[in-house]
Amino acid sequence: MIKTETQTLVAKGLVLPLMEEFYTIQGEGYHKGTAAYFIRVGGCDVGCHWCDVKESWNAETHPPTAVEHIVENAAKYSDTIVVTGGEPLTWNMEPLTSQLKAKGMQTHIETSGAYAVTGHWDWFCLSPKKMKLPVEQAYKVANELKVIVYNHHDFQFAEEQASKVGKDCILYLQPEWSKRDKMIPAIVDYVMEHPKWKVSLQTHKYLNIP
Ligand SMILES: C[S@@+](CC[C@H](N)C(=O)[O-])C[C@H]1O[C@@H](n2cnc3c(N)ncnc32)[C@H](O)[C@@H]1O
Ligand SMILES: Nc1nc2[nH]cc(C(=O)O)c2c(=O)[nH]1
Ligand code: SF4
Ligand SMILES: [Mg+2]
Repeated sequence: MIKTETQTLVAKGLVLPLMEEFYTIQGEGYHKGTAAYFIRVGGCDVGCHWCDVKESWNAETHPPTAVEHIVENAAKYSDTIVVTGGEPLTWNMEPLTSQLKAKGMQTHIETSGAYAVTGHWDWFCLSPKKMKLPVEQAYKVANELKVIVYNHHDFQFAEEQASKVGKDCILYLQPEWSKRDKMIPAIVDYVMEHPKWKVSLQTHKYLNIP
């Protein structure tokens, strides 16, 4: 059990359960190929059965960490920061992103959009999940929509989600990793027939980097 004082700081977003941080290449979506420092915040109760980072789900297993320390450290590596998780919008992202912006950093988020949008984002990647759909604000602010394709029904889900984002939002279909051999050919055909979509692959997994 986390003690009360820490819980108060977590509620304000001044302390976050930090799972890991690493400097790597953004593997997915619009910024694929760009060096970035990743901050992975623990805690998620969306429950995707194919989630590739289930160790993130239980916030209690990740050390409560002051955002000043996170920011001070991140600044040493890159001026592009990707905040991911877990589900980062489980927490109040205002203090973390304000402090990153104060140091002149570009703030990117990877989110399911399932909770209230907090924080200041230069790039908002929305990856909606059927089990807990995004809040309305998440559709409004999304710069890219990245739908994971696990089976054929996901193309229909992708179209439903695309009808909710703004007109400048860039649309991606990304194969679920364990189903990639089966779904990549289907995604290729779909994108050629519906060219408003683009393909996104988890290129970091092919490059053998984090
Ligand atoms: C681990 S999630 C963390 C951020 C947030 N909870 C979310 O789902 O957007 C980061 C990205 O990885 C994607 N992802 C997770 N598991 C995946 C898998 N098995 N195959 C392909 N993409 C996956 C998610 O959809 C999301 O775009
Ligand atoms: N290289 C790399 N790129 C990524 N893009 C989104 C990721 C994530 O887990 O949020 C991720 C990740 O885990 N590694
Ligand atoms: S929302 Fe993101 S972190 Fe949570 S279970 Fe789904 S893929 Fe994993
Ligand atoms: Mg990942």
